[in-house]
Amino acid sequence: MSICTLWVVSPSSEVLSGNVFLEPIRESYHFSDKSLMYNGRVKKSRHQRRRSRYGVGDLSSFCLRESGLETPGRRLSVSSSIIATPAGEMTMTSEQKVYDVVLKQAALINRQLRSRENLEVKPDIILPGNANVLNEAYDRCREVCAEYAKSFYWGTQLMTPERRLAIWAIYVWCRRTDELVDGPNASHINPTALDRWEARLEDVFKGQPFDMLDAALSDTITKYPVDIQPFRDMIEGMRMDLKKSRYKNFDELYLYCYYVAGTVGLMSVPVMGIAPESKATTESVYNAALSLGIANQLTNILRDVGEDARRGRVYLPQDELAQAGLSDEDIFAGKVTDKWRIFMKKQIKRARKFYDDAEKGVPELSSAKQIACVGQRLLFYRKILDEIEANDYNNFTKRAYVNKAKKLLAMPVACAKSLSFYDTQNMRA
Ligand SMILES: CC(C)=CCC/C(C)=C/CC/C(C)=C/CC/C(C)=C/[C@@H]1[C@@H](COP(=O)(O)OP(=O)(O)O)[C@]1(C)CC/C=C(\C)CC/C=C(\C)CCC=C(C)C
Repeated sequence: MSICTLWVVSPSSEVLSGNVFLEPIRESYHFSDKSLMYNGRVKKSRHQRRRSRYGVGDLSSFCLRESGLETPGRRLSVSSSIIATPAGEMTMTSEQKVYDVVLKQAALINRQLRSRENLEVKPDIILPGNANVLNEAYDRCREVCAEYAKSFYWGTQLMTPERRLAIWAIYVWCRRTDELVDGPNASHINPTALDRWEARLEDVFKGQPFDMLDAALSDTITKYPVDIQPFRDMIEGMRMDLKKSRYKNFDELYLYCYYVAGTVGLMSVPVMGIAPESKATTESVYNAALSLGIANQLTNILRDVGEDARRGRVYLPQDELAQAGLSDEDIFAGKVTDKWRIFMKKQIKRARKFYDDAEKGVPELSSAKQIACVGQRLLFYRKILDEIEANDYNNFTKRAYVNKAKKLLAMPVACAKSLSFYDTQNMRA
């Protein structure tokens, strides 16, 4: 069995102690000496087990304000709106706030993404001391993916080699970020540590990576028009997680889902690329990617209700629980009742809506390979919802998962679906 090491922040390491944190990359090649090492599998992170949001159209309708980015007639309707607080102040819903990020991301890369030259491989960043360090850095990222996210790793084998490297580098950064609040050192992580991690992120984007894994990301951002905002937002999600274990309503949960998972979609699109012949607006593709992240996160939340409850956490909208005649106590009691089934059906329906939204964007990706990779992720993850139903909504003591046999059986469907996505794209071209 391959032994893979995933560096995470230990109490004594750089994120928690400013001076070590600022060490230059050359010294940090040996990061594993002073960092915590894991052999074998890491426990499932908390972030892989929570979150949610409404599908487009579920909230009161809202006409997207003029952004100048939309193709006439293809404007996306954003379901959330400006709402009034009890004090009568007008405030933006989370969905609108997030959609503003989507528009900004789309505007930033609109030109680059569609122009071939910008996606061509640019010179690698030059690192002091060791010309081969980048190869090694990407190889470490590959190892981490292969070890910690097996089916995702196999999915990335469907991508082009350059894009695969970039996705691995992004994956590793996300995983390390997640580990800060979910790993064995989570109890030592405080907002200051997250501020340091963010400062380190800024350095990565300035081309001053701290260690090899960061170096892979620094290199990736020289090759693809990846913006820093979704990365910052993911760290914001970790901050939120430090202070919050209840979500008043779906609006709050939606923001959390965006931070910890929707951001992944926004980070991935610039690497995956949009087909030059795609007629879809860039923001609609970003929106689909965001939806996939949110759908995945919702699925994790629904799958892990029992596990989260045992840690005192409830990632379900409190107002919807109350409407269903349920409360935290019912979650802690962990009994599958009719009220629970009705509540769960509604939550699953919402999650599926996000998958539907995500599916619309898949054919717009740059090639059959990218489409196949995302198509596989979408199908496998969506199947977890079917498993929750098959377990009669017992997500208190049963963990819904799609076993290898089912994944293998679903493979031809995933491929056929991806091909049909691809055909749609070609027919349009
Ligand atoms: C090709 C592809 C799927 C790329 C995404 C790769 C990537 C950067 C993944 C990062 C995952 C990660 C470690 C995030 C940290 C926060 C977190 C833990 C979020 C949850 C992920 C759990 O995934 P995982 O597979 O590790 O979980 P399980 O082992 O199954 O429990 C999240 C649920 C977020 C995942 C979100 C995505 C994968 C979004 C993917 C969106 C795209 C690739 C965009 C696709 C484009 C269109 C147009 C639809």
